[in-house]
Amino acid sequence: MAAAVLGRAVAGAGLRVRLLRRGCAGLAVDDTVNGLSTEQRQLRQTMTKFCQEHLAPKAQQIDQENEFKDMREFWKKLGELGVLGITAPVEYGGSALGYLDHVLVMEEISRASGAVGLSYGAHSNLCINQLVRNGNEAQKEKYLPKLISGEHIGALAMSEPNAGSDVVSMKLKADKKGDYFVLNGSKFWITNGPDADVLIVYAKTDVNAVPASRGITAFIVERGMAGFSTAPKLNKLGMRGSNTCELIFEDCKIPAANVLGALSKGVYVLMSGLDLERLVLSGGPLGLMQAVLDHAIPYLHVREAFGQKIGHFQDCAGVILYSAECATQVALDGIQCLGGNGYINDFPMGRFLRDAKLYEIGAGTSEVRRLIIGRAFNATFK
Ligand SMILES: Cc1cc2nc3c(=O)[nH]c(=O)nc-3n(C[C@H](O)[C@H](O)[C@H](O)COP(=O)(O)OP(=O)(O)OC[C@H]3O[C@@H](n4cnc5c(N)ncnc54)[C@H](O)[C@@H]3O)c2cc1C
Repeated sequence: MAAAVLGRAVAGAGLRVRLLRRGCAGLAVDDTVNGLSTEQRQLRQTMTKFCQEHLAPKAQQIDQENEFKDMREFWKKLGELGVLGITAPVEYGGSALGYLDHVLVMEEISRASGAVGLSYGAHSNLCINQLVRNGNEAQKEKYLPKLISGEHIGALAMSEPNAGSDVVSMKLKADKKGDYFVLNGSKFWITNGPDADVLIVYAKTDVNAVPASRGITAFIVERGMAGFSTAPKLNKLGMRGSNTCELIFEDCKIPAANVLGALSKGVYVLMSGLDLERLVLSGGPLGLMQAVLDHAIPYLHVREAFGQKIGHFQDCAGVILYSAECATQVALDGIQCLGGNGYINDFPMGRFLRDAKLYEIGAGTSEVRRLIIGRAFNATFK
């Protein structure tokens, strides 16, 4: 459908292919302006080239099929590039680089595919970096090398159906039984949940602790541990192909050796990790914005209307089209009000957003309306 519309919108199939190809090449980013070091500029260039060649051409298909079939092979390639364990020490196979480097990689993967960028962030920061920061020697030796090489996929689980923003009200329970903890309950919205081999999971080891945040402990869970299972992946509005699901724990036995950090002090692991998660994931929206430019700017310099390239219009763009643009924003706010539920297609918020957007395009685009309003506005000054 989208292809058919684009096909009609431009002057022919050849032109359409050219536009798509140009969009995929990725515009050059001037990192001298951004103050990056020579090594960081090289890292950006390597990642741009790699992601635009190996990932961007698959991004539409990943979104449409809600599945990244080549995820495991792609992860191994990321491992060979050294970007999965980008902040991990060299002795475990890591690259021992900093968080700015991590943001750059997050940005370039997200620029090629927002969904794969999100899965990368969950793997490299939420899982690997938390193990690096909180794991003991035995845990790091056991889990890091395969996560860093891309042989294993990682995830982190703190949210529950009734504990999202108020995450410390989590209910997943962990009871000590000899050398094991027995976990009962569930986690929800877990990125990479359907694929992960190693998961960091927060649970309550002291349900009576006051305040509630004091009774949380972090655990390392492996796929295949008895009593651990995953529900089918969620049908999300976006980030399709970055698999998200519920994790289910039914008398799941986790060895005491898999406690990550101190017992009942998991809130420190969680909160300090969240700070760094916010920092690294900020590269995601940057990459998405860059992707919009990669596709929009070449288009504006090819597509013609009224006898000239449409990129040459826009002189009168100061007046906004109030109701159409408000409708889109209100729909976005509606998604935000529902939190994670606003992001899955069981609720109507995503449909409101997609429908509202049409009114910025149909019956004259926002740009053409601006042109008309601008002409009328200028006429009063003649
Ligand atoms: C695609 C996706 C991937 C995710 N991946 C992971 C993951 O890998 N691991 C993981 O643990 N979790 C993950 N999450 C869960 C995510 O962290 C939660 O969805 C998020 O914390 C919001 O929680 P909620 O959905 O329960 O919304 P709620 O907490 O129910 O929020 C609903 C609305 O109430 C507002 N609200 C709540 N409290 C306040 C307040 N005090 N002040 C003002 N407004 C407030 C919120 O801002 C929001 O607008 C993921 C979610 C999604 C959608």
